[in-house]
Amino acid sequence: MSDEFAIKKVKGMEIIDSRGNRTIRTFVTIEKGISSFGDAPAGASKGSREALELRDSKGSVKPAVDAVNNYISTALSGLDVRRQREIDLTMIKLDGTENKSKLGANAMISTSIAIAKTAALGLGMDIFNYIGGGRSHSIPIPLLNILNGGLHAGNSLKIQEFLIIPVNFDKFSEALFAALDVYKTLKNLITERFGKIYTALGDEGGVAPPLEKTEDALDLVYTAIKNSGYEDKIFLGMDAAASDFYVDGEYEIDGSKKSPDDMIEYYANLANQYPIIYLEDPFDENDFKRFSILQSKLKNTIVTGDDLYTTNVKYLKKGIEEKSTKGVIVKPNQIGTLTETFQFFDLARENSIKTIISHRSGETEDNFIADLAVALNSDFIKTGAPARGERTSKYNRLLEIENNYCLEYKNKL
Ligand SMILES: O=C(O)[C@@H](CO)OP(=O)(O)O
Ligand SMILES: [Mg+2]
Repeated sequence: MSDEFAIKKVKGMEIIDSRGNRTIRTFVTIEKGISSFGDAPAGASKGSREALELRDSKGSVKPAVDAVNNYISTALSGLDVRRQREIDLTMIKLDGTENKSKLGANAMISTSIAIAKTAALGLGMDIFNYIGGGRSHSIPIPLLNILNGGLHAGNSLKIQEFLIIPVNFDKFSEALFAALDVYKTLKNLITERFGKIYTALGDEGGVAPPLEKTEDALDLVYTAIKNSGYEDKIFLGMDAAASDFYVDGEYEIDGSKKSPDDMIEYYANLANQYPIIYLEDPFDENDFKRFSILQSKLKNTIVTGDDLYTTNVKYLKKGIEEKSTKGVIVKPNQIGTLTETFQFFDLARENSIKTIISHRSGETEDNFIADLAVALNSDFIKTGAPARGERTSKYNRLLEIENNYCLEYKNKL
């Protein structure tokens, strides 16, 4: 009976992602004849401490595909697919490096996800149910990136993401559909102000109008929220991805150079003018201290670390000691296995830190992170604008889960 769940085959192949780059999809097949896959997403504004993806100089991920087909497949052959932890630890040992540079984090995370999905399918369970069991009871609040800047867009905005956060709703579907209204209102505002040509989209499906100053972008998004009638229900957030505009000890933003201390005032001033309840990576990824100064100053804002922690417990421990942030981004491909992702998530939870399961700017239509977020009762999920297939696949999966199960949608602030 248990042989049915033994891994028969692990096979990688190249596919394409939402930015038109190559990435890896890995299939796992068990003796029972059941098979599923996992895809590796890819970032543009990566943290320097992220686990390494294997890619050659021409952009091909064949080295990762080779790692799956030549090494991972042999090591995992015959193991019980339901033993996620044992399988992940086997891959970690086989890799043997600090940053997954031998097998590649892309080879490993696509395999790790495929293992979980195949096990769930083999057991006839929903993926979130398989991972979370009876403990899963809530749908995460989405952080929707509806206006793009930084490395994800062709405009001059330095802040990478302008997020809307539909907090005060009784159901996920109501929250999401309200966010759609705001997204459409924003597009109309841009058409009126700049002309239709400027409703072209950035990498995550948000609009990317020809703005230069942070305040102008916040103003536009806040106007869209107000014009849609959701001022008391939908709030604002930003992912600065500040390492990307930190040059020689200064931040180059809004046409001027600001010192790290100037930036504290800069954000405090914005939070005074707008209802900013979420602020990700406001400083360079090495400046744990200023994260904590800003967090203690902005009582009503969840300051969050993404590049700061790169889903790695080692750096989260430092952040906890220094009280750097009230929130953490959780990206499975930053660390390379689901088991390590769970460890990171648990450490955050034990310390009452808000969790945000997140996509990457380069995505595929794999909607695994929607199930992952529900499985773990994550507080939030960040998965782009409510448009374009690679983002809607996650939102649609969450709608499906809400429709089929009795899960709650709660204000997690
Ligand atoms: O900075 C981020 O949070 C992510 C996703 O939005 O961007 P990237 O995948 O390019 O690192
Ligand atoms: Mg980020």
